[in-house]
Amino acid sequence: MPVLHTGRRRSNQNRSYNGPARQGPVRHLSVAQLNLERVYEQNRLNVQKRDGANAPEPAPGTAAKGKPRLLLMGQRRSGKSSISSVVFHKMPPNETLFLESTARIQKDAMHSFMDFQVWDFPGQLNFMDPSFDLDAIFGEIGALIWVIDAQDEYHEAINRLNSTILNIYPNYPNVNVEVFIHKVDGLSDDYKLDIQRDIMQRIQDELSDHGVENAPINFHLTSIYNHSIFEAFSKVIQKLIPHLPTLEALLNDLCRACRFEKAYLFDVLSKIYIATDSSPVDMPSYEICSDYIDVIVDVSEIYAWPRPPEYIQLLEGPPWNKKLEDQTACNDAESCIVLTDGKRPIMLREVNKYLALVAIMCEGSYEKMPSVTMNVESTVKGLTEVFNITRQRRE
Ligand SMILES: Nc1nc2c(ncn2[C@@H]2O[C@H](COP(=O)(O)OP(=O)(O)OP(=O)(O)O)[C@@H](O)[C@H]2O)c(=O)[nH]1
Repeated sequence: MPVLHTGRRRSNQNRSYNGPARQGPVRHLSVAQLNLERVYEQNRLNVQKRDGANAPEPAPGTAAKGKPRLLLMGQRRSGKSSISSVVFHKMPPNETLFLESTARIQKDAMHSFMDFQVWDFPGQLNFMDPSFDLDAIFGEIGALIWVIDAQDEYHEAINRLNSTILNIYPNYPNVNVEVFIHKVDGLSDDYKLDIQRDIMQRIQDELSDHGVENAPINFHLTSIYNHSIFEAFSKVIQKLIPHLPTLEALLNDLCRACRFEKAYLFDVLSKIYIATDSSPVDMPSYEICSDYIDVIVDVSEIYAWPRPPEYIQLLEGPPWNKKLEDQTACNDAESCIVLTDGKRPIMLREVNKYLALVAIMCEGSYEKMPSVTMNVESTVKGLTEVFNITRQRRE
């Protein structure tokens, strides 16, 4: 069960461990494709320099030409480092209380089903200062995530966000701006929505006063103390996946064939879902699927420990006389349990060393397990093919 090992969580005993280093490239291109993309990108940048507003869209999956970059920006103590630590380094949320203020830009390279970078900017940094090379910061950006502390006075944060957008928009009109209205834990639902409405209004008013209409800005209510931060990151990351529609179509077909209520394709380590079927995402189903991954990771830590060679020899010896791989029906992690409420089984199937398919089945699906297993197998095969097609051939 290789994937489940990579999902190992950081514990109080072992604070430094964060799972084995993830390796492997993400997007794999032929030389011809790479050259075509380069030519396209050069042309695009030339047009962008001459006439920013009419520049063509970046090629699909542009972000993949280098490593897409997620920039975390916002005021001091708004929660940027906490977000990055909780989502990508499995830090327990209450330990973020002890994080020190970031003094310089923190660049984190993430190796997963897709390689990307997370840049955490110190709140006090004014990157509009002429000494900063804006092209180096925003040139290969996947998304600009602006974190606003909802429990604090946020007018200054909005002013800075507006001036950032106004400064970068003429040269980089395709930058996705994602506003995380953060630390909403402890706020009432009505108050959260009021704050969101107020922030959206202020940003849109200011931008349209300066002639910027329909800037691509998305808003998310987030907190590190619940799943909302993972949900928000899922939406941000999904915009960077070039073959997302194909993944969604495969999950839709699976849900239709097996009458699943909801299916998610999860990145096991971060618990970000990189694709789901087209039925609406509801928080409880996401939470239960994501918690189920934790359960399987814990179980596999207990049982899937590396056995000593003598023990393996014993298992492969008489009366079986077979290699261990040939004795098991499936080498990938697979699991299915029935939840007491509603009797809806939930299933997990490993896709590759980074990804797992988790689905909530409908009541009574247990009787149809053979056909469910067959459909899940075909879907996993399809997903693997999609990733293989976009995978760079390792020479
Ligand atoms: N209640 C609550 N507190 C949070 C949340 N996220 C972060 N915090 C707290 O906010 C404080 C500041 O968090 P940091 O992550 O250091 O903030 P930062 O934006 O990186 O700050 P600088 O490095 O100074 O730019 C910490 O005490 C965190 O525990 C959240 O979702 N809810």
